Amino acid sequence: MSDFQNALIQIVEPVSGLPLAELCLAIEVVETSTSIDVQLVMPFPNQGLWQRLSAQDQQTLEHLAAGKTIHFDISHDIDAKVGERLPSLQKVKHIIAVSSGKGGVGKSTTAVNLALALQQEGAKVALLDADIYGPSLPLMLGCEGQTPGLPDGQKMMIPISAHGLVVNSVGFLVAADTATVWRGPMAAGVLQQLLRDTIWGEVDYLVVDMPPGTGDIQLTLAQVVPVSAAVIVTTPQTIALADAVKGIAMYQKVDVPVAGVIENMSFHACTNCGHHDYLFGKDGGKRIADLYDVPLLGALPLDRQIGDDVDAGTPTVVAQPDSLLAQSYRHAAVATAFQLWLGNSEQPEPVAIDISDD
Ligand SMILES: Nc1ncnc2c1ncn2[C@@H]1O[C@H](COP(=O)(O)OP(=O)(O)OP(=O)(O)O)[C@@H](O)[C@H]1O
Repeated sequence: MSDFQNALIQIVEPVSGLPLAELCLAIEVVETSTSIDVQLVMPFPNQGLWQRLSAQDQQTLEHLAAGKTIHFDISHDIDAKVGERLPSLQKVKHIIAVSSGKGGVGKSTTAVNLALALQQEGAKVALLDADIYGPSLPLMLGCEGQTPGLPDGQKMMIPISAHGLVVNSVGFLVAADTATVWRGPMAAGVLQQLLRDTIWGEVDYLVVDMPPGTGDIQLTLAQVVPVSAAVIVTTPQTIALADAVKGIAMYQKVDVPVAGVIENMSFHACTNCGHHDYLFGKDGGKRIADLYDVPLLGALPLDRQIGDDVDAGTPTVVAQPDSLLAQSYRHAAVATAFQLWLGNSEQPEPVAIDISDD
């Protein structure tokens, strides 16, 4: 094994904290006189791995490559499926419920950016707007006014395609003021229908934007949707944190694992000097995560760009893919995917390393 190959397998994947030798399902390195092609098969999508490596790790590999071009080709193989309960979900590997105890904390904004970030990491992603009383995904994804296709004589809907995501929402089906008068069981029925009667197809992650709160409707929905894990979105204010606690407790009650917490509007970075102002308190999300022994998956700033981008129908990870904000969403997306893998796998498979020299 060359020094390059030896260094490569010892590199610690930054999101999981595990060395590539432990994490990867397969590593193949093909060295020619001018290039080194590294092919990694990972148990979750991770196409931004090279950008996330520390400068030191990148320099070490570049130094050992001795002038050869390094090329990373990262694919993933997720060994999971939601279950047989609904035929429409048979090819869906994971369902992620994005939830918040309190309204207005940025749950939908986080859900769309998280879904798009998973897609940018290489996953096939669908998005279901379960926020029956206040569907906002059509607006946030710039596809308001569209209607899912309904082939003649069929009852299965062809979902909307937006920024590469497969999307369905009650917002595509009824006028905005119709849903607000539905009673709880009716709302839950509509959600079941969206899940059951949409052609979701082959999908790694179906991200569900849940309604805010932890009342009966949310509890029913958490039971109806075959959720792999929930992601709790909160802001750092005490009131939001108290509600986030209720959200975690609700999922625990229905035996849905909580993948972790995302703190939104965590801080504000001064546009002049970059100083971080913790307007709503510091480390609230982390304290809740620690309390329930779940990870803090990410912390997103209060940033006008985030709000402007979703208002314009092109969320930040698509509008500004190279920005620090997009990187933060992608980090949170990979951290979520890693937690789903951890929850699904008893023990990491030993890596198969295939090294070939031309
Ligand atoms: N990090 C952020 N920085 C700036 N603005 C944000 C951020 N996150 C969300 N927003 C803005 O805050 C408002 C509420 O966001 P969003 O609709 O995502 O919240 P929500 O929790 O899903 O609300 P609801 O409870 O109504 O479903 C939106 O105008 C959105 O653009």
